[in-house]
Amino acid sequence: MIKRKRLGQHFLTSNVIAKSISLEANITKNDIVFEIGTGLGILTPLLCENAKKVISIDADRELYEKAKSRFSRISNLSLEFGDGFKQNSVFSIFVSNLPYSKSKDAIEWLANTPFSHGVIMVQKEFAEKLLAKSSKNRRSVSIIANSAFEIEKILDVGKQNFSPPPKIDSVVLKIIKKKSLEKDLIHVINKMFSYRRKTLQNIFKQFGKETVIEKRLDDLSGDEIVELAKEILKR
Ligand SMILES: C[S@@+](CC[C@H](N)C(=O)[O-])C[C@H]1O[C@@H](n2cnc3c(N)ncnc32)[C@H](O)[C@@H]1O
Repeated sequence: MIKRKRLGQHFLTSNVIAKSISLEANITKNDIVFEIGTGLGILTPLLCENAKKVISIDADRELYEKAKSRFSRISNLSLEFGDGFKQNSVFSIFVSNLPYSKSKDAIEWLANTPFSHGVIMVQKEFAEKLLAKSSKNRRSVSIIANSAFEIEKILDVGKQNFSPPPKIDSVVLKIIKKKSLEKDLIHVINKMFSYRRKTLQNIFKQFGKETVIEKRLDDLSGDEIVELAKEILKR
């Protein structure tokens, strides 16, 4: 039970939704697909249908072993055991029904990793942060995600489509990589948001830097915030 919670193990039970996710991923014979969280494997064989290769990893050894015996005949599937966010696999498409507690880490990791596009399932509240239009509802992860990806909402997924059901509904998002963000830049954006209520003059001071800008983060567009973060890093 503890492991289940820690690893965010709510398994998708709807084959229809799994099929939609795999179709949305637009996989071709040139693609290497990386899936974090094999789970019980509802998505994995679907991803293999059109891919050159699928690498699917789970941090739960039991699930990894089960998938190994269940999918032993799929020749373009490489199953791995471990932490997917610590892998250096090269891939073109990312697909994951993300463990919820890892959503922010996953976005930061993806923002820093080269790939073409992906389909991810996240908790509804987290999706709302990524898709937030008003600056009040933005978080640092919204700025990081929108700078790195085009984000499109694909599907609402009710909690009844999982076993065991989570407390909150989910959303499937398509993310198309626009550019990669350096880890240092991500760190500075996060730190700037920890001083969110301060003026930029004061935020710059926290980094030992100076600016004449008196606005606050909520007065700026995402692009402007990223540019200021770059300025902080530069000087
Ligand atoms: C929400 S479940 C999704 C499982 C399956 N893809 C599905 O749709 O039913 C998340 C899965 O990610 C695995 N997991 C959690 N943290 C992980 C990590 N850091 N690296 C790899 N897998 C992880 C869990 O063990 C679990 O199987």
